[in-house]
Amino acid sequence: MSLAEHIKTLDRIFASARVLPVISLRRAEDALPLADALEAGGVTTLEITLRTSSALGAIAQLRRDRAHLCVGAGTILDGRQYQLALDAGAQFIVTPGCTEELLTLGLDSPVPLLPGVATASEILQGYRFGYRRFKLYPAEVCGGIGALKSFAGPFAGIRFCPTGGVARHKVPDYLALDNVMGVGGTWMAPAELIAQQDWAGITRVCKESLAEAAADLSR
Ligand SMILES: O=C(O)C(=O)C[C@H](O)[C@H](O)COP(=O)(O)O
Repeated sequence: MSLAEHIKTLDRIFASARVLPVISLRRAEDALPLADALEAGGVTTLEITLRTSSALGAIAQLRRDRAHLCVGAGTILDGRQYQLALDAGAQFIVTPGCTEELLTLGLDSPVPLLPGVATASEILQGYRFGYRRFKLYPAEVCGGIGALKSFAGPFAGIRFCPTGGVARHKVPDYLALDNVMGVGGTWMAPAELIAQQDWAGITRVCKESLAEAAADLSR
């Protein structure tokens, strides 16, 4: 698939998922109930980070047993993890930063890569390869809303998914920016609620977050 097709796919994903839950899953058995809780809250796209040993199995299980969901893999650090995520069935790949290795793999990838950037120079590194969609990471630390407003000048046509340290109450302000396609974060599936298997609590947080995001769109 070409980068142009990847951009279209990412735009389609984020058009229907303005908020992207970033999930760190400790227990493999939590994958299905967590996904069901997210879905009951209106979330059908999620990113599972390869920070835990359960991640790849969870991606594979969700692709098999919840095939209607859109499941991406996050915290991909190198080519080996990229391939493992593809083998597990990940439908998009997210990286916290960009290296030549990852950017090259994304060119010839069956699913889109959303490379992480934190600076103008990193955006240009990806731009040279043809990338036009990026994760801004760690969003709050690298300038947040102010940085995104500044990037809108020189980088017309480039859109971001800010992630990292974004507090829930700030999400509508991020979504109000034209160069923000979506916002990612752990707030919709907080580690404490997963640890307590508080699935109803996660459903409630998702419903509230989606309502806040939708209210922003109608502003
Ligand atoms: O390493 C990666 O590729 C990641 O996926 C990092 C996560 O996107 C952020 O850590 C989000 O977490 P919060 O800051 O709790 O919302």
